[in-house]
Amino acid sequence: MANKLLSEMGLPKSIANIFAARNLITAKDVLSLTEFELMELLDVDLAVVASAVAHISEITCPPYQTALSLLEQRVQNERMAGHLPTCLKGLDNALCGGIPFGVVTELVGPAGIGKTQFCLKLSLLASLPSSYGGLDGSVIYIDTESKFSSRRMIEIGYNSFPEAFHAEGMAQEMAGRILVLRPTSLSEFTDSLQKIKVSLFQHGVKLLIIDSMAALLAGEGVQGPQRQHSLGWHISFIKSVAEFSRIPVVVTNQVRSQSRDETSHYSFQELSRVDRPEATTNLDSHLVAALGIHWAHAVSIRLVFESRSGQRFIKLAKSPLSPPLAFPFNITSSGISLLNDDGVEMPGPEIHTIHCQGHSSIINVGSEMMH
Ligand SMILES: Nc1ncnc2c1ncn2[C@@H]1O[C@H](COP(=O)(O)OP(=O)(O)OP(=O)(O)O)[C@@H](O)[C@H]1O
Repeated sequence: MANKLLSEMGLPKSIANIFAARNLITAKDVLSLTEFELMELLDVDLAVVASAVAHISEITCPPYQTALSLLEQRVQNERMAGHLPTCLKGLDNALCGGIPFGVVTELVGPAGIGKTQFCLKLSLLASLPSSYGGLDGSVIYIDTESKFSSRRMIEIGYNSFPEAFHAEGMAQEMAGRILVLRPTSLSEFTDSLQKIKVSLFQHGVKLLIIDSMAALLAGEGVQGPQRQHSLGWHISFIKSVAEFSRIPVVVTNQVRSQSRDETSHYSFQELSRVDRPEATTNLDSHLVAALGIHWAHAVSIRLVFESRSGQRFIKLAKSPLSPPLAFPFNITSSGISLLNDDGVEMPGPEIHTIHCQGHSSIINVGSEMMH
């Protein structure tokens, strides 16, 4: 502020020229002198000096704020730090409105359980015009496994929001707002992330989805804890993008089988039957979230997707506010829908375990993954 140039302050030309002639260039040069010193140096009378100093001070000092304007700003920030409703009533109630802005939400579960279906619906909701209850924004969808299907997304759109989708050109307009990136390696993913901070503002992005993180490392040939270590920068960056841009960031994560004696080892791939002969009968008996402890702590909300005796559930496994509830769901042409909105309260460690379809055995993502 003090280094602001006098020449850019809109002072009357006569006094601006005198300042320049006496080599007074910045606000600091003038405000460091007393009015008397300025009168002497500039050879002008007190009224001219006082008026110039008042003008320079006003421009240089940050404007004051009233208590009322601070209060209004706070209300505005809270509104902006809101939620993206999932349109699944029970889940939205439990999450106090939906997927929160400004934090990372993780969807974790076995392959084929419905994480991508959930992400497609969220993408639609973020891009839907506000008159239909959406956020009227763009979406950046980082699709690391080439699972994103625009055809499926449009199908969900037509069935979930028929009014909006039958409006002429709406389907095309919404599909045009969803920017799909398909990095094929960790370094391409790193590049995409670095470009995102700029794109967020250029494109009015209201939702960032990464589906999935773990898949990127699977092909890198890095082993065990090293894999998690090489993701350290990405994890911090993704968290900072959420905080800085105040948008919801949703990341999917698979669970994989793992033997009981290796609970500290987070693997991205199933151990082969040749490597672990005992796993042949117990292949999916012990699964862990693939990205490890550092990741677990970066996540504010975790939704566990699981299947028990053929019934799928979404479990609210981690949330600063919400009760530990499990919601049975199915997937139809209109995407994910809950079978009841009340959910089943699940106190204790059961909320953190992930049951696998067709398997009676369970996995436990561990107490360190809980909060
Ligand atoms: N048009 C549809 N109608 C009904 N169900 C569908 C439809 N399309 C997909 N599904 C369901 O969605 C499931 C796939 O879900 P999804 O692709 O979201 O899995 P995922 O959890 O993302 O798996 P991965 O970790 O492998 O990416 C299918 O098994 C099927 O049950």
